[in-house]
Amino acid sequence: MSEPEELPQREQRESTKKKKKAKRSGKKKKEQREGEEQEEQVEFEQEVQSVNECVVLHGIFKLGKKSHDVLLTRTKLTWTPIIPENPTGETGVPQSGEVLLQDIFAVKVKRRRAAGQESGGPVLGVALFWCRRKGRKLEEDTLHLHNASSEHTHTWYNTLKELLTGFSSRPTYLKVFINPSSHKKEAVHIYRDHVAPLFKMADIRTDITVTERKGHALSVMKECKLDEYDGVVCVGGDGSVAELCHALVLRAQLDADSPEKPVRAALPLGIIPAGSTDVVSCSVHGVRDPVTAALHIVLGHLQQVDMCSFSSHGQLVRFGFSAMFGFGGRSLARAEKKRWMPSSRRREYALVKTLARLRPEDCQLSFLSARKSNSNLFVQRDKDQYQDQDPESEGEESWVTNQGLYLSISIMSIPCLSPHAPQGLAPNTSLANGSAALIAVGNTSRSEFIKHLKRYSSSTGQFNFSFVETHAVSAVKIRPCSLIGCSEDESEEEGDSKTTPFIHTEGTTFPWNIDGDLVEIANEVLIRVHPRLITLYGEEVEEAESSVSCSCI
Ligand SMILES: Nc1ncnc2c1ncn2[C@@H]1O[C@H](COP(=O)(O)OP(=O)(O)OP(=O)(O)O)[C@@H](O)[C@H]1O
Repeated sequence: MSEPEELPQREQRESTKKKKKAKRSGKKKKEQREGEEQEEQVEFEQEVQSVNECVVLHGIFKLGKKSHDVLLTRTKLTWTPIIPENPTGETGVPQSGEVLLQDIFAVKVKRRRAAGQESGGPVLGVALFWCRRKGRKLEEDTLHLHNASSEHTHTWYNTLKELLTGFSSRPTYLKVFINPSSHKKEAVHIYRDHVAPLFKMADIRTDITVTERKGHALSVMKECKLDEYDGVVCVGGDGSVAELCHALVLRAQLDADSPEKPVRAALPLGIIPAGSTDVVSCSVHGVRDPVTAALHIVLGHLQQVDMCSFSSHGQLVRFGFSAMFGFGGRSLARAEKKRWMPSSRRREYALVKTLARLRPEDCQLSFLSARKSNSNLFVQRDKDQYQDQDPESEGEESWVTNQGLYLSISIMSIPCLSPHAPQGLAPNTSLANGSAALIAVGNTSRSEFIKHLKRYSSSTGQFNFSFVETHAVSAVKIRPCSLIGCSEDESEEEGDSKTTPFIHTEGTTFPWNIDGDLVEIANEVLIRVHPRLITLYGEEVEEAESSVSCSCI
C-alpha cells in the first residue's frame, strides 16, 4: 500500500539528486572554463611578452671608451661590455645597463662637424635622449652609442624611431598659452629656457599665444581649430590653469551642443608651473618643476582628473577643481585688494588679517554623499561606465542638510598638493575617484582653528577636531543666510569669533575662492563633481616634495 506513495518521493529524491549532480557538474564545467580562460590569458600575455622581448636588433657600439654588446627589443635597450678573454681565466663583473623605450623621448644621428658647419659630416653613432626619475622629479639624460658605420647607425636610428612612434599618447603638435604676468613674470623665460628645447628635441611643433589679459586664453580656445592639436599647454599659475581647464570643458560642451551636461575635454592639458603655489601642477607632478612637467608632456603620460561645475541659480559660473567658502574666500578677497604687494607677502598679510577678524558664516550646507561603489572606483570600476553616471539621478531625499555657523567650507575634487601642504589640502580624495572631499569647519575659537590650519603642513591630524567634518561627496549646495545689518568689510573692529557671524545686507555678494580666483556670488552655489572630465599630462602622486614652510601662523 505504501509503495505508490513512496514512488513519487523516490522520483523526487532522484530528480533532486540529478539536479544537484547537474549543478555540480555545471559548476565544475564553469570552473574548468574559467581555468581554461585564465590559462589562455596567461599564455597570451606570455606570447605578448616574448614578442616584446624578442631581439629586434643586436649590434656593437662604444659607450664611453668601451665596446658593448647592445640589444634592442620592443620594450628596452640593454648593453653589456665586451670583456676580452683574460689569459688567467679571470673575468670581472660586466657593468651592463638598460633603458626602457617608454622613457626614451628622442633619437638623433650624431655626426662630426666643424665649427659653423650646419649639415653633413661623418657619422659617429646615435644619441638617445631619455628621462630618468630622481624622487618625483624627471630629469633628462643622454645615452651615446658610438659606431662609425653609417649603415649600422641608420638601421638603429630608423628602427628606434619606428618603435617610438608606437607610443600614441605622445604629442606632435601643441597649442601653448604663456601668461607673461604670472607670479614673478618669468613664464616666458621658463618656457624658452626649460621647455622649448625639450619640445624641439622630441620634434614637437608648437603654436604659441602669449596672453595679453584675463580671459584671452578662453576666447582663443573658443575659436581655434582644436583638431589640429594633440594637446594644450599652459605656462602660468593656478589662475591660468583654471582658465584653460574651464575653456577646454566649455569648448567640448559647445562642440557637442550639450548645453546642460558637461562633456569630457577633447584634448589633454599640460601644465608648466610658473605661478606662486601651482597646486594643480603639484597634484599631477609631485613637484613644481618645469622640466618634470615638460617631460610628462613629451612622454605622453596621461592622467584623467575629476572636475566640478560651480553654478548659481541654474547658471554655470565655471568649471574647476576646488572652491573655498568662508575663511578661504575672505582671505583671497583681502589679498586681491593688496595686488600691489608681492604675492607671498600679500597672501601672508591676508591670512593674518582674516584670522584676526575670524568670524563664522551662517549658512545652510547640503551634500550628496558619493556612492559607496564610487569611493573605490579607481581600482574597481570601468571608467566610461562611471562617466555616464548622473548625480541628478540621486533622489532629493539623499541630500543631507545642516544649518549652522561655519568658519570654512572647502570642496576639492583633487588632493590639492603643494609645497605648503605636501599631502594636500584634501588628502582624503584622489585625482580620479569620482568624488570630491567636503571639509566643513564649524565654529570654534581662533586658537583651535589655527591649530587645525597648522596641521596641514605636517599632514597629520588636521581633521581630528570635533568641529571639523569631512565627507566624500558627489554634490554640495551652500546657501548663505542673508541677514539684516551691515557687511563685514566696513566693520574693521574685531568681533567675538565664537558667536558673531558675518552679517549681510540684502544683495550682498559672498567671496568664493575658486581655484585661486576670487568669484563674488550673491546666491546659493551648487557644486557637482564630474568624474574624469579632463585629462592632464602627469600622474597620480601620493605626496608633493615640500620645500617651504609657512611662518605666518
Ligand atoms: N597678460 C596678462 N596680464 C594680466 N593678467 C593676465 C594676462 N594673461 C593672463 N592673465 C590672467 O592672470 C590671472 C592670474 O594668472 P596666474 O595664475 O598665471 O598667475 P599668478 O596669479 O601670479 O599665479 P598663482 O595663481 O599661482 O598665484 C589669470 O586669471 C589669467 O587669466
